[in-house]
Amino acid sequence: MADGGGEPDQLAGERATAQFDVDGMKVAWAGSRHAVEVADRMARLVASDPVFRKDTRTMLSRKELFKDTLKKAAHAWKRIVELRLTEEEANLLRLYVDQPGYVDLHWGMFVPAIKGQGTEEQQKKWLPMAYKFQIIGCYAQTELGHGSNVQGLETTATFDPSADEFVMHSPTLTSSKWWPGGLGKASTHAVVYARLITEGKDYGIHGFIVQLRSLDDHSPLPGVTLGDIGGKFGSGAYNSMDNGVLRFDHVRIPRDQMLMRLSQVTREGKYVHSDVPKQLLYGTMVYVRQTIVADASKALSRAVCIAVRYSAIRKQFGSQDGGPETQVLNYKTQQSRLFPLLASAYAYRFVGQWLKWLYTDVTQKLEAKDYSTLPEAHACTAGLKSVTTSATADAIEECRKLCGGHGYLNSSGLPELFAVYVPACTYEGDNVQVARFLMKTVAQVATGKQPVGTIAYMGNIQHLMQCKSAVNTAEDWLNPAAIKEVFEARALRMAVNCAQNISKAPSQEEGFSELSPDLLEAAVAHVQLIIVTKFIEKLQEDIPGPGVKEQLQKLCSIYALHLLHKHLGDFLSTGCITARQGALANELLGKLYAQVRPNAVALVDAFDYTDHYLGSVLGRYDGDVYPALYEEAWKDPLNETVVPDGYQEHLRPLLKQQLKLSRL
Ligand SMILES: CCCCCCCC/C=C\CCCCCCCCCCCCCC(=O)SCCNC(=O)CCNC(=O)[C@H](O)C(C)(C)COP(=O)(O)OP(=O)(O)OC[C@H]1O[C@@H](n2cnc3c(N)ncnc32)[C@H](O)[C@@H]1OP(=O)(O)O
Ligand SMILES: Cc1cc2nc3c(=O)[nH]c(=O)nc-3n(C[C@H](O)[C@H](O)[C@H](O)COP(=O)(O)OP(=O)(O)OC[C@H]3O[C@@H](n4cnc5c(N)ncnc54)[C@H](O)[C@@H]3O)c2cc1C
Repeated sequence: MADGGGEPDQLAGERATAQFDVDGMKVAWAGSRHAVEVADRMARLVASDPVFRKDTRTMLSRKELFKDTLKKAAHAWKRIVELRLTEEEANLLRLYVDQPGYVDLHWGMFVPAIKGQGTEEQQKKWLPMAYKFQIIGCYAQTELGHGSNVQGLETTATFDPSADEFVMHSPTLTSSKWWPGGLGKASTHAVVYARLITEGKDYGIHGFIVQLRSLDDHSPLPGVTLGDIGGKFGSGAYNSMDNGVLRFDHVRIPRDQMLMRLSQVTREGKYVHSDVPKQLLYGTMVYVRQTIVADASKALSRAVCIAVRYSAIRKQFGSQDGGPETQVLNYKTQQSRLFPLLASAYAYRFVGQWLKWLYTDVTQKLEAKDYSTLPEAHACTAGLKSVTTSATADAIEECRKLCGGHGYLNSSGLPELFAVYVPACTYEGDNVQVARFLMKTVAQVATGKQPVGTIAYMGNIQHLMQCKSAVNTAEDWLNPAAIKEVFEARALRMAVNCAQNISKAPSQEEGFSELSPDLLEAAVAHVQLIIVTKFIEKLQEDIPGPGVKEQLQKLCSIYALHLLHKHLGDFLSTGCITARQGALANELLGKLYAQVRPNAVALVDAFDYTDHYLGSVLGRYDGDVYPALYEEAWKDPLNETVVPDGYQEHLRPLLKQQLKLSRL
């Protein structure tokens, strides 16, 4: 036992109470036995390599942090090449290095943009260089004046037929590219989104591959102004990324650097649009949004892992007669705040796995020129991205609060995790673009069209508009069909209400604008239904391992019922449930929390995170929290000297002056 009441054995005791096979749960979480093995191997590879240390990251200056990121990225690449890692392994290695940097945008957006929007010839030319890191690319879309409204971008790409070139130009201050990750200092190239102008006509936004820096000495090419946009929220965190500013002063690029899969400009300057839908211009965003949903479960599970383990260690109050105090995890309030987040981590993990499948399926269909599932993929990725990121950001902050004062220390890992995560709510858009898709579906259902995929439930309109939940006891809520029915009815009724109200407006656009808060709520209800449904569907699979499925069933019920409790107003006002049924759901939640309690630590162990990746003294696997906290404090630069710098100039004179005054 550690000095001062810390009890590392506490977690061993917690692990002994688990009622399921943790290895089986690791497989369910990771997706397969193979995925567990690869993740484990990559996590350990990173944790054992001193170059990937990150424990002093929050104490580094911006310049030191950026240099450290360059070092880590180069070292990671060296290891990837030396060990001949597969793409799956390399991506996991990138994940466990756990430091945002230019490689994220290079692999996550630059390469996918060329793959999705480049012709075969363009892919052949550019991808091999990108794959070997002979060039580094970023995704330069957002400008100082416009982010969400991509059609409002101002950068121009004017075709000059006399030279067979495009002239890239930033006509105004607000047209400066602003935010792209990797642009500020690292990238040599960018996919730049600009207004295509040819034969005097503006054809709107298109993508262009533009070289920005010399491949010899990394200096900006003539006419290109480049820099970092400045420090960002929090210490460490996203400051490792060189989000940048870029201006063009009539920079010329060859015509064949326009990404021409969707549309082309001929040698003569004719604009030709192919049969590929123009929405594919936004395809890179669909790709990256599905990775962002997968990342939500990782960030959330990290925070929950820290909060659950620490809550099992931390003791406060509980004994009137000087006996042992109570683990804070035993408090019902702690459970009711923490266990829904634990359940959400699993829910997002499974919906993320499904979304990856959906994306792969859509991509295969697109290759076969079947564009029918694109709108649904767009709606699902945009909607899930928006809902899971904002819930995860809130959840990380909640986990920080659940760790009390120590959660506020950088060494808890939670402040940095929050700061690094929170921009995910903003980048790739914070609007739930699914609302327009829902309104279209409602209109189509009215004409008798049968919707498919995640909106198939809307075809059951006759039943869902009138059904009343049959739940009569708290345990009735354990039935997935009962849960699904009320979530479907709520989502459909909210969407239909919006559609009816829009139809009363003077115009559809005015209706949309006026009702946008309601549309947002309807969209959130639809997205929550998708998450609940995908969790329920996961439980219909064969899930091996004693007790694993049972635990997941409990977590699925907790996920759905805590949403029902939180959004009770929606369920009541749409008449899907009665107040009594709402109370029964809450009653069941309390029982489920008690059942999860003995399994809580094992359920976070199943995430299989190394201490390195968690980066938290509170979330240590061995639970030896207090000595680690104590030791960590001494590493702070303030403790390098016993008497602080500044004492002679500022403290001593003050103290002496006060002493003199008191003697007067
Ligand atoms: C160390 C070495 C490692 C080696 C590793 C090797 C392997 C690595 C492998 C993988 C690594 C992966 C790494 C991933 C890391 C990811 C990190 C991410 C970091 C952060 C990135 C952040 C980047 C950005 O932020 S980029 C900028 C994003 N910008 C936005 O999101 C803008 C948001 N705005 C919108 O989305 C707009 O609403 C808009 C653009 C859609 C609006 O445009 P509009 O006005 O033209 O559109 P409408 O709303 O009118 O819609 C028209 C029409 O189009 C449909 N639509 C809209 N969007 C889409 C879409 N995306 N797809 C399909 N269809 C779309 C819409 O529904 C309308 O349809 P209609 O039928 O109604 O006409
Ligand atoms: C850390 C980080 C990394 C980024 N990386 C990149 C990158 O690599 N490449 C790149 O091109 N960009 C990048 N971005 C930019 C990012 O994509 C944009 O910030 C994002 O799309 C939001 O746009 P905005 O900043 O213009 O916000 P705004 O659109 O100005 O949003 C401000 C507010 O207005 C609201 N709003 C906007 N439009 C509407 C509407 N139609 N209806 C209702 N409300 C609305 C928003 O919801 C928000 O509340 C990054 C941003 C961040 C923070």
